[in-house]
Amino acid sequence: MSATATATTTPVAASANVIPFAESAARVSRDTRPLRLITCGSVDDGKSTLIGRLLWDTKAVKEDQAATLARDSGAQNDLGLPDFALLLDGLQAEREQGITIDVAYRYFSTDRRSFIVADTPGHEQYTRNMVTGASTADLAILLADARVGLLEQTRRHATIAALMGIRQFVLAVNKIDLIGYDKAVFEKIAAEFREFGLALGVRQITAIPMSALKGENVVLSGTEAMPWYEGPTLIEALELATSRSTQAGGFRLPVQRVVRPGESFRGYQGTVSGGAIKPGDSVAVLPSGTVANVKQIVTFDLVRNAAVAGDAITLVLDRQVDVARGDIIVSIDGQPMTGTSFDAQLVSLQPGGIEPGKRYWLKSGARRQRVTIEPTSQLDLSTGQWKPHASLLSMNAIGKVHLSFEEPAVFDAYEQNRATGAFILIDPDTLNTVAGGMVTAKRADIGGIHRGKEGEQRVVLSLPADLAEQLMASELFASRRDEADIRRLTAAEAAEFFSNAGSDI
Ligand SMILES: Nc1nc2c(ncn2[C@@H]2O[C@H](COP(=O)(O)OP(=O)(O)OP(=O)(O)O)[C@@H](O)[C@H]2O)c(=O)[nH]1
Repeated sequence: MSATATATTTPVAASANVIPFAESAARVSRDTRPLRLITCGSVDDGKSTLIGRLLWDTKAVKEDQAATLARDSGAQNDLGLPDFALLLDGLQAEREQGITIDVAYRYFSTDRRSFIVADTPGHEQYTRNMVTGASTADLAILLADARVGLLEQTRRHATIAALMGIRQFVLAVNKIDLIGYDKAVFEKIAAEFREFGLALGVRQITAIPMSALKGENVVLSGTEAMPWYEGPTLIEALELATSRSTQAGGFRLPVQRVVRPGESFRGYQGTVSGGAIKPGDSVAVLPSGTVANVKQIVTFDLVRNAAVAGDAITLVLDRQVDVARGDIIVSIDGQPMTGTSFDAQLVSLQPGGIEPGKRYWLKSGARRQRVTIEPTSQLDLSTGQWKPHASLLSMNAIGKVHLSFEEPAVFDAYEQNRATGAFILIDPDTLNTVAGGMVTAKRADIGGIHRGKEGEQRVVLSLPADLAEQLMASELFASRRDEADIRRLTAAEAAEFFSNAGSDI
């Protein structure tokens, strides 16, 4: 648990209608920060019904909505229950077309915690919305219809959620009422998903048998119908989950705007996307690597003595430095990766797919850079294995790729920072967003080895300083050390050097 969370050890007080699932859970320290979640799964698995149920049973539904629901759903289902999916109001189009068409955010809370849920559509062509919802979520509720088990679309959504950094999953085995509350079927689906989750590196999986329609094991207990199930209800699992902290890690300010209202004032505006800062702290401007100290932090009309992730600020530095929109101001300790070559994973979102070797625009925060993509493997959704793959990544494919930039780029690994680790790709011809991606690592820019001037025997390595340090320290290089000169450059200098070095590289 993060230091910012409020830890309590109060026993679970049985709030109205909620039955604690186990005494042991009562002793777990709780994270009381709001939890962001997404629901995903295939069409008709019951997502809308489940969210409707959550809102209804946690009393998030206002009286006027309740009246409308009772009127609209009148004879709509055989059990004589209201159609909870209709609670997802505002989605008139869904009711007309029979599909959910965008990401809708809902808010609900219990005595212990508040929740923000993104309802993302199940149709394959809306994977893009799923990516949007997943990028901010702490936990994914994955629905599976108990009658059909895990479908390819369910696996695809689980994979995207895992790629987007979600590490907590609830597998909601829904419509269990339609298979006579069969324990064996539930256990089979749960085991199959756990195995799939392991391949994705996800270990925190809570499988819950439920009937969203009847409200069993959602907020209210389902013990009467499923005495064999001893785990948590959905709401109990959600109350126990952890929110991710954006304040951990180094300070990051992607610069959205440079303001110069007068000669004496120059400020850099943006929203802090990681860490914290205070006046006097040393910062570096990337990709140039210029160092300065923070003189002032200004918000709207106040001068502040600190700023943390999520704050929109104007930063004033103690000296004139060259900062442009798209640069990132970072803490000196724990800097992001700077380089021209990165590994990433991406989800292709356009019918045309992603073409190897084609130049795209990559957009991350306020930065937009030219990039070429080289796919290296593609995920086989039926097995969870990566298959070597060197050609086009077609629509909805999930692939591992190399990114090559013409200018130095700055990223965190997505695991470390979702804002500075994520990007979208834009097709320069159509201006469509063709992929969403996450950076996983920097690739060594070892393209920087070249011969010195003619006649010189020694190898000159002109490398960004961090890489030069690593190389000097490595075993691999130890025996060759006196054959080479190492020049430590800033990443920008190194890139410039090599773009001028031409065919020597
Ligand atoms: N018997 C039973 N029916 C359910 C349950 N949950 C949902 N349903 C029914 O299944 C159908 C589909 O439910 P929805 O909530 O609309 O499914 P969805 O996944 O949101 O579908 P899309 O919005 O099209 O992606 C509806 O007729 C629901 O009443 C359940 O637990 N038991």
